[in-house]
Amino acid sequence: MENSRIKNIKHEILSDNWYTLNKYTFEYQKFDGSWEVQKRESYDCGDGAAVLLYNTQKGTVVLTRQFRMPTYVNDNTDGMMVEVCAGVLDGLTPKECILKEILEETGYQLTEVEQVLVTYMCPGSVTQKLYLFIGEYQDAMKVDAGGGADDETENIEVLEMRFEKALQMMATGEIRDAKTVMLLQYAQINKLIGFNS
Ligand SMILES: Nc1nc2c(ncn2[C@@H]2O[C@H](COP(=O)(O)OP(=O)(O)O[C@H]3O[C@H](CO)[C@@H](O)[C@H](O)[C@@H]3O)[C@@H](O)[C@H]2O)c(=O)[nH]1
Ligand SMILES: [Mg+2]
Repeated sequence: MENSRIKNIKHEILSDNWYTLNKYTFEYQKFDGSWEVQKRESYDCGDGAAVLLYNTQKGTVVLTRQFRMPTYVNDNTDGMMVEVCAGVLDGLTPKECILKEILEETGYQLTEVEQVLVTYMCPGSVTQKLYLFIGEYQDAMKVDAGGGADDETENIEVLEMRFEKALQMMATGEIRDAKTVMLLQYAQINKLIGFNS
C-alpha cells in the first residue's frame, strides 16, 4: 500500500459472518493540498477465479446456471444467473482454484487453462480481484456430472451451448453477469471460436 495522499487509516469490522464487511476511516489529500476525512465500507469476499470453457471443433462453450440471491433482490425476476464457472480462491492459487471449480461445477477434468485478464469487479465497494481464464475442453474430459461440491449448497446446472447462442443471450440480456460478458467478448475479439454452423 503506497499512496502519500492517504494517511491515518482506521479500520473497524462491521460484520464478520460468512465474509467480512470492513469500514475504513482515513484522510485523503485533495488536489488543492488540503486533507479531508473519508469513510468507506469495503466488503471482503475473497479473491476469485473464473473460466470460459470452450471447444473449437464443436463451436461450443460450457456455462453454469444457478440461483443468485443478491440479483433476486435487485430486479432479476427469478434470480437465476447464467455464468462462466467461477469460485473463490480459498487459499489456492488462481489456477489451482479454477481447475478445482471446473471439476466441481461442470464435471470436466482439465489440466491446462490460460489466464487472460485480472479485474477488480466492483472497486468502490468490494475488494474482490478476479482472475479470468480460458480453457479448452473436450468431451473425453467429462468425468462427472458437476453441479457443485457435495458439501456446498450450490445446485448448479451445467449448460453446453453453441458460442453464437451465448453471444445472442448476451445481446438479449439473458446473460448479464460481468465476468461472463467479459470472457465471451474476449473470445469474440480474439476469434477463439469460429462460427462453422
Ligand atoms: N452458508 C453460506 N454460504 C454462502 C454464503 N455466501 C456464499 N456461500 C456459499 O459459498 C460457496 C461459494 O462458491 P464458489 O463457487 O467458491 O463461489 P461463487 O459463489 O460461485 O462465486 C463467487 O466468486 C466469484 C468469482 O470469484 C464471483 O464472481 C461471485 O460473485 C462470487 O463472489 C457457495 O457454495 C455459496 O453457496 C453465505 O453467506 N452463507
Ligand atoms: Mg461457483
